[in-house]
Amino acid sequence: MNFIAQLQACSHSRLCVGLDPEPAKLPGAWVGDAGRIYDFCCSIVDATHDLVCAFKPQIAYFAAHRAEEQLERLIAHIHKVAPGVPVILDAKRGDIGSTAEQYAREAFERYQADAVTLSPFMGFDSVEPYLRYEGKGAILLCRTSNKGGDDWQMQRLADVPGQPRLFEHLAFLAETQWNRNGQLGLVVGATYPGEIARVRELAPTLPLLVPGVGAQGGDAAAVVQAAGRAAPLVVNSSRAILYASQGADFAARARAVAEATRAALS
Ligand SMILES: O=c1ccn([C@@H]2O[C@H](COP(=O)(O)O)[C@@H](O)[C@H]2O)c(=O)[nH]1
Repeated sequence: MNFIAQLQACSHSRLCVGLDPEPAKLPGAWVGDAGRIYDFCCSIVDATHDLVCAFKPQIAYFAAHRAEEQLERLIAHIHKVAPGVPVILDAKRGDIGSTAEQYAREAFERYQADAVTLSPFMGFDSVEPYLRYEGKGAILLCRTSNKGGDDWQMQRLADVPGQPRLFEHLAFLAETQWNRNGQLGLVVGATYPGEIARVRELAPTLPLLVPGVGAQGGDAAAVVQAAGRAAPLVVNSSRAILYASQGADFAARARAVAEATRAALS
């Protein structure tokens, strides 16, 4: 099943568990041991996979610790234990076409991800190579959850009719001429529910990946209200779930937080 169909088929949850493993925060005897990243993430996956609509490993947490091979095995594990649950590789890639071809190959062939996050800053020809992978998703940063997103994303484009803000223009392009094969989605931070509603107006059919509930303080109910229920909504929480406990009960506590977050998003 392709990425968008997988999301559309998920009626029981809007929760995406983010897999951002930091060796210093691993539980018990695993603390500080980058060789245990796979074991830790698999424990979280096994404890939560029936509660989620997606998993989102952030590649930096693996690459920084020379754990890319553990990431490959982790994604294979997710596909095995939760075959209907898509994996969104959070890589935020963005480069010229020839390099983008290699990044796309990395995401979809090496890691076997179902979707990848991209920075659209370099324009459509930096996105297009990912769209050659039939059925795979490409999720573009639109209105990010951090304060610094204001520096670019809230600026108005004087040369475009109506002088939209940059994030608004990107949402329009992604809904229309850029979405050639129906593979695009958008990232909009939970910390900006007003902008989630605006993106939903401009891009009513696109899946939204919404990071920022949990550790960043975004309000789950406000996110659901702003996004509406028509198109897929994938709300990510990473640290609040992963590090609910550093004790022997870490997987059970992660599950409890995931259950509460899923309920808040229903
Ligand atoms: O605008 C964005 C885009 C991506 N992220 C990523 O989501 C998670 C959030 O982690 P929490 O621990 O739940 O805060 C992380 O991987 C970020 O790189 C984002 O936060 N905001």
